[in-house]
Amino acid sequence: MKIKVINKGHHSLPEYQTVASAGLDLRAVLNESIILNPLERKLIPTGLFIELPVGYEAQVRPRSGLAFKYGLTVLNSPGTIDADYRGEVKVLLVNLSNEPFEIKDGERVAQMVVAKHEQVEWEAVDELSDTDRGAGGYGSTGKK
Ligand SMILES: O=c1ccn([C@H]2C[C@H](O)[C@@H](COP(=O)(O)OP(=O)(O)OP(=O)(O)O)O2)c(=O)[nH]1
Ligand SMILES: [Mg+2]
Repeated sequence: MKIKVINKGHHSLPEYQTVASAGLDLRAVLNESIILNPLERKLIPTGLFIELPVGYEAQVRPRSGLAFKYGLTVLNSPGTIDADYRGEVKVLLVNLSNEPFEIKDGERVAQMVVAKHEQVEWEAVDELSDTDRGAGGYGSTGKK
């Protein structure tokens, strides 16, 4: 898969941290640290530009450790990187804790999962097929 990296001095290609990891960790590429105050959101540059094959997407997801320890998450999770996007991959972080959080250059702020996806063609109809569930949702099957 093609990838262009700017600010190469900062870090290498995104990596899987273990042999069977689904996510590639994304690092912040910053000239100076960013402070995220409580409830503040900021777009964090990664220095990465990717060229996904048609039929693939990349999902930008939070890291659970940052979410659990610091309330830091990806606001639009999962962020969607389209196969025809040629801009920089950015991470929309939000701080849901009561404390300011400092993001330093090179820190792993999120992870990216590359996945195959379908594109559908619609067939417009007046009636859909019957199912047991029907229109039930939002807890219709009960709690336990
Ligand atoms: O977390 C994200 C989400 C999106 N993008 C880039 C890649 C994606 O292909 C493009 C558009 O994203 P999306 O479709 O989610 O945003 P939109 O608000 O619908 O913008 P657009 O009108 O450009 O599609 O922005 C990122 O870099 N990071
Ligand atoms: Mg869009």
